Amino acid sequence: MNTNPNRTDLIPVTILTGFLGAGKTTLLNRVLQEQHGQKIAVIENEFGEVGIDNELLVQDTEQVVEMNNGCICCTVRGDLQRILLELAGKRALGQLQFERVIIETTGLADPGPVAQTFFFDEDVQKLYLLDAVLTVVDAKHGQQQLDREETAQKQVAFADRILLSKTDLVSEAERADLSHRLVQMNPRAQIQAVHFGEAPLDTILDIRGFNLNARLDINPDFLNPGEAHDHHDCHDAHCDDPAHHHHHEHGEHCDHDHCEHEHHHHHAPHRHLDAVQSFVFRSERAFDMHKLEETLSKLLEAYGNDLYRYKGLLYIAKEPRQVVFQGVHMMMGSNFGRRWNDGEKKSNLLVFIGRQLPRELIEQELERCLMAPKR
Ligand SMILES: Nc1nc2c(ncn2[C@@H]2O[C@H](COP(=O)(O)OP(=O)(O)OP(=O)(O)O)[C@@H](O)[C@H]2O)c(=O)[nH]1
Repeated sequence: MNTNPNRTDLIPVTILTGFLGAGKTTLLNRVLQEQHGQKIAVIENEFGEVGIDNELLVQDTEQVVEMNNGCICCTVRGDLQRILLELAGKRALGQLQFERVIIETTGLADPGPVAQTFFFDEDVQKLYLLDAVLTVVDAKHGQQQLDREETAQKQVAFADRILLSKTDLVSEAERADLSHRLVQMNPRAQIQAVHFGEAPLDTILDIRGFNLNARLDINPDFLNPGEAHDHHDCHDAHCDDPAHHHHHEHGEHCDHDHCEHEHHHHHAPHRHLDAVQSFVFRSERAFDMHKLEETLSKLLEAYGNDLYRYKGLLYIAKEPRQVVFQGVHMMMGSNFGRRWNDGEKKSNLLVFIGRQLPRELIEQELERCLMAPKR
């Protein structure tokens, strides 16, 4: 096993994780746009889950896009190990240039299986070094996510560094409370605030923080391939493989005296991931903007708590531009996208991810906001 962090010929890899809507993409976009002189290959890891982004972007094939600062972004569906080997192969042939890799996992992903890839596959080990797992935690919604979602807990437990987003939306006291909880859950990881993804590169790259021993404390099955390998599809809301659900990391580090209080205070009883569902709403009829706004705010009021993430590309009546909207719980925002092209088939695509959402009701409510069909 290659765990020697001093090997310099290996390509460093950073895993960027964090619950739905935490701010991973915001951070990555900054990294990809900044002129930092480093060539970074980003792998957007969709791994066949209920990905919001792949629904929205509807990509059938893998894409490699080059940014103006030389970074490349590669959206993949499927096997991480294969992609890593392909990228390294192209790099060796001089077809692609990059010095490091960042993997962005989707919000419902347990980072464990992604990290495991760097220890199971001999070919991957010869080429890559896992630098660190970075976990973005939403200062506004983090407490609630940690109360309710084991995946959010795992993401924190796995972190080598925790990046606290959206601190602008909370009070100093709320922020301190959350930080305190995070330290209890994972005393190893340093916590650092990132405002809209602003993080100096040297605080997120080359941390050399991934320490196998710490990982083994968290999860003794980490190195047992039979048990825990190949879970790339297990973010699936309906996954019922018990192997994916049996760890309760948040208690692992709690040998602190004051810890009982913490747990009593914050940790609601566990509920399993199988209640997380997603659905897509599509229509080729335009929305009436006014009705839609009213309906969405009503729906958010009623179900915002259970709505973890929603995004949409909207076709609005009498509006020549696309409208992109997205939100996390009750915080929604929208902006104009590109103009619809002449002759382009206009349509609406909305994706909702949440817990026990009243899908039919939401669909009916949205239907009511559509313009009457053209005759
Ligand atoms: N107020 C505030 N909003 C933020 C901050 N960082 C990100 N956001 C907003 O949070 C929302 C979600 O951010 P994303 O970067 O898309 O989150 P993500 O983790 O990539 O989300 P998914 O992968 O789609 O689940 C967006 O509307 C961002 O503009 C921040 O520091 N402050």
